Amino acid sequence: MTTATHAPAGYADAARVLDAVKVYGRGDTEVRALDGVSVDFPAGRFTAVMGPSGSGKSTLLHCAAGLDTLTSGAAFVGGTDLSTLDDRRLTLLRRDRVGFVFQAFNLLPTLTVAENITLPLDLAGRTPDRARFDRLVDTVGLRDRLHHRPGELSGGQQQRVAVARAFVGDPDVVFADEPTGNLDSRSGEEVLRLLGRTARETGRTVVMVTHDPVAAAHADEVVFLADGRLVDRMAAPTADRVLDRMKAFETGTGAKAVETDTGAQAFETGSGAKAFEAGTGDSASAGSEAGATRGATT
Ligand SMILES: Nc1ncnc2c1ncn2[C@@H]1O[C@H](COP(=O)(O)OP(=O)(O)OP(=O)(O)O)[C@@H](O)[C@H]1O
Repeated sequence: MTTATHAPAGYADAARVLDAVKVYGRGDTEVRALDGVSVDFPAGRFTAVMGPSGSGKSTLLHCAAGLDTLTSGAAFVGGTDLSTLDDRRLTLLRRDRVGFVFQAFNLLPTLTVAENITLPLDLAGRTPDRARFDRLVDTVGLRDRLHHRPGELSGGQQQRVAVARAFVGDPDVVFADEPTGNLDSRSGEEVLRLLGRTARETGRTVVMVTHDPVAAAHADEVVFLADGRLVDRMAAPTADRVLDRMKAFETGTGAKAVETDTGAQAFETGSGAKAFEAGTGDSASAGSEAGATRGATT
């Protein structure tokens, strides 16, 4: 196992899954999305999850983050076995110990940039640490946009707000599902650098699902899934090496992977939005109320 650089609460892994099995549907329509995956996400590291379309990447991320439950096996955030938590405690864990960045930025349009960033803390009734907030705002380069609303920002700027929001509560782990999927390559590159830099500067852990070898090359390590199984890990990845590894998958399943790609994108957008609701849990409506209140006072 890899040695952790920043272990939360004495655990070397910020998150991990053990013998994870996830089965969707039954009988003829049964899909085994995860087929016995064990993988650790070391604390303080940036890990990318790659694999062909349909290999189980998003399912792994959602189950590891407590957005979905496993059919069997276990998922841990730090030392907490998620299966031991009831819905309320799971919602609290997601709110207090996990950050999320999705392909769709999921910002609240009525809130300013500053309010969107501090939303998870506001919902938790926590006061933002001013110095930490300031550091994050400077890291993501949004100081001159703090009083703007998301609709006044570019896609890249909106995703930078989402990155700041994910880190503001000092979570054990930030899960990112295709965070650059809606961005042009330049904005995507900025967001990836930012994810890596923020993870390093805050000592936090990032787990990112991506289709893109260039994106994966920003991570400290890449884990590869195929057919719901962990098939490889690559430390210090480069885009070329990741691409070569992916080509090996395509040799076996190339046509199928290309064919299913568009449908999978549509699926992902839907699950991203659902996951965000689940991520904020009962707080989504509170968020709207907060927005309405603030909107009235600004
Ligand atoms: N809610 C669901 N109901 C039924 N099947 C599902 C559901 N979610 C995912 N699946 C199936 O589980 C398998 C793994 O899906 P998943 O989205 O995790 O793969 P992925 O590697 O993230 O794919 P992509 O790269 O195309 O986004 C796929 O066959 C998918 O169709």
